[in-house]
Amino acid sequence: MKRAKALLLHQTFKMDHRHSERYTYNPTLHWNPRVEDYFIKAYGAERFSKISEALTRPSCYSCIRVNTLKTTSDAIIEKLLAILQEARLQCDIDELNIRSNGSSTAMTRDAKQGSYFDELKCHQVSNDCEGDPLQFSQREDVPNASSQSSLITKCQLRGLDYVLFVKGSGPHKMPFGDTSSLKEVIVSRKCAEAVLRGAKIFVPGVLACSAHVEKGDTVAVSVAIEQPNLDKGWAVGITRGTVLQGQQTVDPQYFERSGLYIGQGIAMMSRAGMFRVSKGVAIEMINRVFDLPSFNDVLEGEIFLQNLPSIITAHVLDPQKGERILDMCAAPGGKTTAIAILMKDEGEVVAVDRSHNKVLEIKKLAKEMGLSCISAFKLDALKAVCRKNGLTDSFSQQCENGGLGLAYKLYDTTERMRISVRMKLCHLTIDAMRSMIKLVNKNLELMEKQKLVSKTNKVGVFAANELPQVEVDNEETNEMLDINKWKNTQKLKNGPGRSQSTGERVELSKGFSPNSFDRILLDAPCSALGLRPRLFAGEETVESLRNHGKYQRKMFDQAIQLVRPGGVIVYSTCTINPGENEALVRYALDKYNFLSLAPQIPRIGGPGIVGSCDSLDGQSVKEWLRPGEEELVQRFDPSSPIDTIGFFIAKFNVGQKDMTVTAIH
Ligand SMILES: C[S@@+](CC[C@H](N)C(=O)[O-])C[C@H]1O[C@@H](n2cnc3c(N)ncnc32)[C@H](O)[C@@H]1O
Repeated sequence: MKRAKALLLHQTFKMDHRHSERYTYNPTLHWNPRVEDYFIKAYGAERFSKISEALTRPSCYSCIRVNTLKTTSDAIIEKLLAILQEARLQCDIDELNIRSNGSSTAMTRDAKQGSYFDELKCHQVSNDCEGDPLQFSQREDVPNASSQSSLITKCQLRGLDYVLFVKGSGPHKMPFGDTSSLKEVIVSRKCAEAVLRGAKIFVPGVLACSAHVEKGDTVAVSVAIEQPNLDKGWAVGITRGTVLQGQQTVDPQYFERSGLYIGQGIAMMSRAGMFRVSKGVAIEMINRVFDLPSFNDVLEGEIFLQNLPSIITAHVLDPQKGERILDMCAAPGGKTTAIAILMKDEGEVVAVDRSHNKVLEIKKLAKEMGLSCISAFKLDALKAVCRKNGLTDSFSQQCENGGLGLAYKLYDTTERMRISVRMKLCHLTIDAMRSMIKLVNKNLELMEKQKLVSKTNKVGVFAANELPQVEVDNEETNEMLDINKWKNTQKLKNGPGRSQSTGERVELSKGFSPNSFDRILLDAPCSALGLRPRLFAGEETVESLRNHGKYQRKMFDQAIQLVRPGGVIVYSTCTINPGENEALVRYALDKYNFLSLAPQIPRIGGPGIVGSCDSLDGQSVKEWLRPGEEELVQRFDPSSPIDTIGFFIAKFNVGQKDMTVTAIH
């Protein structure tokens, strides 16, 4: 009898416990089992478990880079505080409106205690966040922050006072009240990751909703995450439009969303509306498990939301006024613009990316920030080295203004003009120009003789701003020869060119001459396993991780050719995978004996990983760093008190290139 009573008590306790755990945010990050084993070997089980846990949370602060060419940190702090005050007032008005529209379930302000706006009211930060992003400012080499307790603080690292931290708070308990009549929505993982960073819930992000949800109803918001599947893959076991039944006995998704509640919001439309319309805000969040102010689309051109390690990367590159810098994987342009600002917009920052639309984003950002030293091009960084002579070298290597130009046309055998070339050549003396023209004309005659073309017109030399207008026979040629830039600078008589229309084109680059850059940033595409918050990591396999490594090494080989002797290469990734970080450093140092690791300033990340592991294909041993090298790289551990994304930075000094490279397999 006693035993039965004890068992009953125990079970009641377990159920209560489970019930209180149910409406929390306590996700477990799922990994591919082989990848998980590999990381446990690299980090040790305890450290990897902390990293894994940290990845599921957002940083407890937002980091803002101020465009010091346009404004000051103090001016921005004032503007941001005003914006936050206004948002708070708006929040109060919205709440009143919702209440007066008759929603009995709308949140009261009391229930929102501990929220971001309440902190703003007293201008004090919440202590909820476990990490202290400013802890590194307590170091001896850094002056102490004087205003650590205010909502927005300047970074105290020397030279980085243009970086502002806006503190958030969390994790907060959700005041769901009586959960027996709880109305709920489930959102997709991607949507939830954005919501945890401060976004709203838009219609496409909603997967499921309780029956009878009407506009103005308060709903609990949880997330659907991929689960292991029968065929050993991963799948989200929920189809869009599902009606949530709510009760344990009849709701198939009941257990799946346990511990995955990200907040509480107000429905901006009925359940029917959420699955009928294709866009718009579905849920306005009123209580978030993590409260981070979202400054998207505010103070455009004056500020840029950027992770601290990315800002540090631009500093580590240490670009100097007047230098020629290449950003090899540049979109959306966060680091490109940081570099240009450090150079006071003097010099040349060449930003390339393989994606056309992303290059447009770089151009837009550079324009918004008022930076004219940036030129952006579409280019596959794996083919970034152009070995041909200056004639085929891309326009990207020519500066915008002044200089001389040359023009010629080639016609095919049907006398249709195939190619028209107009080039602006800078930094050439008249004599150098004459010899170049001689050479081109000789080649054109040769091509005519060999009947490769039916006729050519002779090359002419013009002052760059007087180059003749040339009709271009088709868009392909137009793109091939990168002449959109000319169209922009020299208005066509026949009306606006494509670059003025909505379908804007970007310039293609055919690559750059060897040794033509002072410094190169290779912010490589990677597995991104350091990005936060992340709710699922099972998509990366050992094979995909291995492929990232191969891709990065090929890009690095291009960077080596493009940087001048005496120059600098900075390599960075946003992944925790040593196979894409320390292994790349080992490859670089072993293959190119003229490279050396350079000290980094500032250095707030931790040391790199020394040692080796079985390679991901299990057939060899992959070496990482050797003793002594670990302090020369920076590794940002997401579980460290600095509370950043997972990130890695290595800086290489480039010596005299003797080009005797060691074969690395
Ligand atoms: C890590 S993101 C770069 C972020 C950027 N540096 C910033 O700070 O804003 C990597 C970029 O590499 C680009 N990329 C991937 N493969 C590429 C290639 N072969 N050539 C050029 N860009 C590439 C992607 O389009 C993506 O924009």
